Amino acid sequence: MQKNEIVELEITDLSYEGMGVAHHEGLTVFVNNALPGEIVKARILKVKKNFAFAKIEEMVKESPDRIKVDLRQWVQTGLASLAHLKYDKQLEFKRQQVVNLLQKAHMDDVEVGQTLASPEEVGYRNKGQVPVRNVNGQLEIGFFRRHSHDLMPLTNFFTTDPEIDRTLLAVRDILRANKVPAYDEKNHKGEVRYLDVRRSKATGEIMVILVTLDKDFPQLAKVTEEISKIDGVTSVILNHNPQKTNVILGKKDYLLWGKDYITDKIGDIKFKISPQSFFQINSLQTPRLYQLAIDKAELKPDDVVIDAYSGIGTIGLSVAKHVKEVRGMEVVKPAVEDANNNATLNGIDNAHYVVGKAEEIMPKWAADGLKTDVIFVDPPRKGLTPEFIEAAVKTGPEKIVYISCNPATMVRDLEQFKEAGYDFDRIDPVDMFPQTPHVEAVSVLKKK
Ligand SMILES: C[S@@+](CC[C@H](N)C(=O)[O-])C[C@H]1O[C@@H](n2cnc3c(N)ncnc32)[C@H](O)[C@@H]1O
Repeated sequence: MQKNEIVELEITDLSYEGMGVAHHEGLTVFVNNALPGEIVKARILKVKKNFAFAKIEEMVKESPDRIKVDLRQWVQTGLASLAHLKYDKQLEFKRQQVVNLLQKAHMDDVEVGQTLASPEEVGYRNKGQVPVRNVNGQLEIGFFRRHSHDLMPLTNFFTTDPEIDRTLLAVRDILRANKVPAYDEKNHKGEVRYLDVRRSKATGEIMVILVTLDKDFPQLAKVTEEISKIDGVTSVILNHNPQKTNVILGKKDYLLWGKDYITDKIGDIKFKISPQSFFQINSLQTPRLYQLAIDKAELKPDDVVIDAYSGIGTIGLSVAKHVKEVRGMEVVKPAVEDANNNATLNGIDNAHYVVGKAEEIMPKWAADGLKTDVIFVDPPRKGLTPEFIEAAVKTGPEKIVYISCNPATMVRDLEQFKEAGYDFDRIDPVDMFPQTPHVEAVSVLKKK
């Protein structure tokens, strides 16, 4: 197989990134935007030792599960790489990801629930974080083509709240009118690198964050004033990112106008959210995810509960009124300040959050003799560490409720808990990210 060769391929599977998988001349071939059951003539783009990448040149046999997508950019970028697959099949794909991982780990006896569908299939994101670049001499916002930094201009971001799209376009027009230069990655010059817009569906409040190379630039005051007049905007923030890096946000935020937070609601609890605090991006599905986790925890009034990797305290504060005490930890300091303020804001006095790495705080609590009843963990994609798991077990919880955005690390960690005397018999996938291959899942471990 050689680069640029055209080969006929039968697609047999979808990769965890949502690419069509075929086998040809002993190699696994990943075909962009192809679906299982399809036969395609594909151009080979890259050949490695054991695998190759290809793109469709001609559709020979189309899958009945394929749907027509208005803008091919949605599928071509990482924005919505499963948008061409019928929604019920997306849900099946996500469930299958979990089934495959369990099979690999020889845990076929674990039941996997049907993926809980999202109430909104498009327009569900409460946050739009988009790159700003110069394309054909004009400042554009859009999304990078997959595996590249090649910006495809967009005016409709499909998975984000349409009110966020409207705000992004208004900011783009203000930047253009004031001749603010877009960031030029190659020469590390220009000004605006990303726009980050958050909106609460519950309160309508909008936060606009300009991610910039410099802390100040000549047009900043005028641009800020104009952005502050966009309908719904309640805060304008500058995030200073002077580094040559792919990391989107810099360390420092500066309030340019309005409030330095927006307020959102989950169920009947209010949350203040700072610019760098994590907040689940699918606002309508989040309470359903938490309810699933909380129901599984079967909480009792005298329970001591841990909310690990707590963000702004969304899980702990949702359960605080039903238990004796909640303790949480989180590595981002402003998120912890938000969590403690959010407790006060909601009249909760039995929940306390501290700043630190979960894998360091949990061993300290265990060494101090803390005894717990239920531990909620909601770690980032890399999952838990052995230090965390060992310390969590030492505090003797009856149940550990694991919420994960990466079932691969979740299954790895569940195995470790099993070795440490806990058992689980079920994983429930929850669709927090329709149109993308990302899978969220919940499982509960019980002391044997
Ligand atoms: C998936 S989010 C969950 C947040 C929260 N539970 C929620 O549902 O909104 C993971 C959180 O873990 C935090 N985090 C990342 N690494 C951490 C670590 N080593 N120790 C503690 N928190 C960490 C992140 O800042 C983020 O807020």
